[in-house]
Amino acid sequence: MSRVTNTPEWQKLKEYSNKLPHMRELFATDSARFNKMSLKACGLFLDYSKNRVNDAVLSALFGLAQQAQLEARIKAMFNGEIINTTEKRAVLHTALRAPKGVAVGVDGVNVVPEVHTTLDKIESFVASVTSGEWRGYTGKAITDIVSIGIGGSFLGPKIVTQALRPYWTGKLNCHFVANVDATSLVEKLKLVDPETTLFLMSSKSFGTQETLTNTLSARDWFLKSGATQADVAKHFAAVTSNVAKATDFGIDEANIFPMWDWVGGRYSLWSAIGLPIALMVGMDNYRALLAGARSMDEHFTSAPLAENMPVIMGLLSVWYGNFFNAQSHVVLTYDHYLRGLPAYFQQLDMESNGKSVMMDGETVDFSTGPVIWGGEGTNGQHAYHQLLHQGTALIPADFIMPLQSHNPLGEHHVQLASNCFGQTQALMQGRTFEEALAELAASNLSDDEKTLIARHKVMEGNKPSNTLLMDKLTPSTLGALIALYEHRTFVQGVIWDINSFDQWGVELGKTLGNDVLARLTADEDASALDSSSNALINLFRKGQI
Ligand SMILES: O=P(O)(O)OC[C@H]1O[C@](O)(CO)[C@@H](O)[C@@H]1O
Repeated sequence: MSRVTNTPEWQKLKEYSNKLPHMRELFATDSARFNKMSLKACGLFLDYSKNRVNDAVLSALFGLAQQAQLEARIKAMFNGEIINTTEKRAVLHTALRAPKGVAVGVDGVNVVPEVHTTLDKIESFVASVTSGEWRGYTGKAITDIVSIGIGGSFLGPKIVTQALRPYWTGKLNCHFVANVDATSLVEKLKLVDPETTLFLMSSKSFGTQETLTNTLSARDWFLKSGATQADVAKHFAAVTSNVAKATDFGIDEANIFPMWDWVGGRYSLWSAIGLPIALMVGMDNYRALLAGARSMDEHFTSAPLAENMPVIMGLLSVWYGNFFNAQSHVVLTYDHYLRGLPAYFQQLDMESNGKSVMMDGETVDFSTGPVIWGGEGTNGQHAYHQLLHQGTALIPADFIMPLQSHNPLGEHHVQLASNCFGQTQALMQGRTFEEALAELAASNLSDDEKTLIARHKVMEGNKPSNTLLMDKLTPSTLGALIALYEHRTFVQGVIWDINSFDQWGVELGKTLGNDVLARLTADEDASALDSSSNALINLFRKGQI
């Protein structure tokens, strides 16, 4: 057994997991359950009472956190210690939202001043572009931004820009290009005018194949439209930690925004990677987003474990993954503006905790990151909720909903809320055979038919869910919500003693992809590869099956 599983707390939790009463009983025997298992922080409200926990389980979970020295690990991260040990880097996306007066050191250098210098540079860039002061090569103001990036250099800006649609200033249109599939770029270029378009190339490494290829093609398109190489500086800007490569590419150094190696890609929307957000919602709202995340940072670093929202959510995920073998976790956003959030949390969590080796290189003897998936409610109720209710898999769910809509219209919001709350109730209480039979009593089915149908209508229930509410979806509550999930992800990584901040698993695919590319472009013989890869390459060469 590993040092993670070979602890009294772990063994205690294993014992508890087999003895817990059904949640129906837990609610029936404790009228104060909701009050005890709900809390408010940073404009968010968390109801975690519909979980398979009681006081003893929660206490053992907090014991697990103490055993893992969670509080010390939180301090180490916020203080800029080298916790990403395989890349020898600090992990300081939290420094990106630190106020000016706060000092955070990396290798003895306070990084906060440079963070704010960059924020000021972003602010003047946003003002220049949105005011019309920034002119294209034919003297026209910019109307469209095309953001080119992938992974953390794409999903954060895209999802947050989408979520904050009510806050768009209306000055610009924004388009996102990520996939190397030319369709992704070509379809966007059909929508824009080269004379009034600004391309924003976002790549921390300035070495990601998809982003480089898309940017080169965008530049070709721009030059073919009649512009010259000298005009590139007026229509291309970059966000990168590799300034030399960006200037070699032809981007004016004045239009290059820095990134730092202590910011992981999937944690980077708070850096200049978030430029598309600021361009669309304005700098005040972008700063409010940062401030919301900062409030969650302060909560995370100061609240006692038992009143700490990211800690509670992270521990509950460990509880289901490691003691009930839950292989996935679903995020259900009951708000159309938040429809992209599950995909963002998927990248955040799965690229962080999809690991199988602990910090010291020992292979884990327990499950780590679950599959994160989800979508918007109520749509999911007509797609996959059937499996959540009556499938064989245990899939813990997070329901996220603002109490007030940006678009109050008739009965819409009250119906959305009743669906959201009704789903969490149904998942928890289920439907017994007796209840199902009683529902069929008045039907004209035979007794045997009633018994059979009742069997099919039984729902086990006892399916756990968290409900996260906010008054309204604003830059501040969105910032707090995203930071909550960042820290929830970190909590799990600490319990499992894994490195949540590297991503070696994505390197092999890139390397082999480049090898296949070389064979395809050089028409090289691929027979040395496995028969499948060899045959697929040959089929691609033929262009037909
Ligand atoms: O910003 P870059 O360096 O182009 O990398 C893009 C993405 O690729 C990854 O390195 C691997 O998916 C992500 O972590 C990152 O967000």
